[in-house]
Amino acid sequence: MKKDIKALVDKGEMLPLMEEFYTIQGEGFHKGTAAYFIRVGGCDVGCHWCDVKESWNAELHPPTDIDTIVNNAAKYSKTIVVTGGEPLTWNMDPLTNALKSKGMQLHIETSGAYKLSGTWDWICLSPKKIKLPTEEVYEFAHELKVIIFNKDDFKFAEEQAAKVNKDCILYLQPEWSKREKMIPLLVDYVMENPKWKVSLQTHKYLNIP
Ligand SMILES: C[S@@+](CC[C@H](N)C(=O)[O-])C[C@H]1O[C@@H](n2cnc3c(N)ncnc32)[C@H](O)[C@@H]1O
Ligand SMILES: Nc1nc2[nH]cc(C(=O)O)c2c(=O)[nH]1
Ligand code: SF4
Ligand SMILES: [Mg+2]
Repeated sequence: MKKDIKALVDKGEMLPLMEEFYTIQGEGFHKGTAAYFIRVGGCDVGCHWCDVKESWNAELHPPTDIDTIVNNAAKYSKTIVVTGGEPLTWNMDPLTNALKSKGMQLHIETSGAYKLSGTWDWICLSPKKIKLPTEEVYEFAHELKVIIFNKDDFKFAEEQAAKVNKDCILYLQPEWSKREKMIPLLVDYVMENPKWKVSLQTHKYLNIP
């Protein structure tokens, strides 16, 4: 990457853009709501079951200026979901300032593994054992969405639930490839521990992005 472009990416004034698409939020509290997704490349958390591994290498995604991203988004929706990759790899302040100036509702999907930046109306925190969230993000998360790949993940979910703020809504979401095995366990767990709710990746059942 050229030096001048790298400098802009480092400041968050350009971002490696993997894809943008208008769809229905499939997961968590806002599932069923139409939203424009901005998927930013770059993640070094390394979840072995990640469903967008193509996002990991930021070098493969073109550095794109914030104005281009914002003008595209504005054509589609007032509700924007910023995801990745791990969006907090980058400084989200320039992007969210520009989107906010157009009056958009801004949601983020994050592992919380890096410093919280940006201004958000909704923070979905999906913590990962291999790179835990920063202490700060627990206080600001609106929903906690823990992925259940195996039985040990219920224990991890409880540890994470103990750290979030009292208003945070708690979700367990089956890891997609293990859904047949884990959904029955997850259903029993939620009935026994009703502070939790079930989240499914409904977009995958709907065959939409
Ligand atoms: C691809 S990640 C991108 C945002 C951020 N890096 C994160 O992990 O929150 C978006 C959401 O999909 C979830 N996810 C990724 N792969 C999944 C899978 N195989 N099954 C279920 N959920 C998955 C993540 O936990 C996260 O909540
Ligand atoms: N429809 C739809 N809903 C989603 N919610 C979170 C997603 C993500 O990959 O961050 C996602 C996604 O990729 N598609
Ligand atoms: S943190 Fe998110 S994008 Fe990164 S590997 Fe894990 S699920 Fe994938
Ligand atoms: Mg997804």
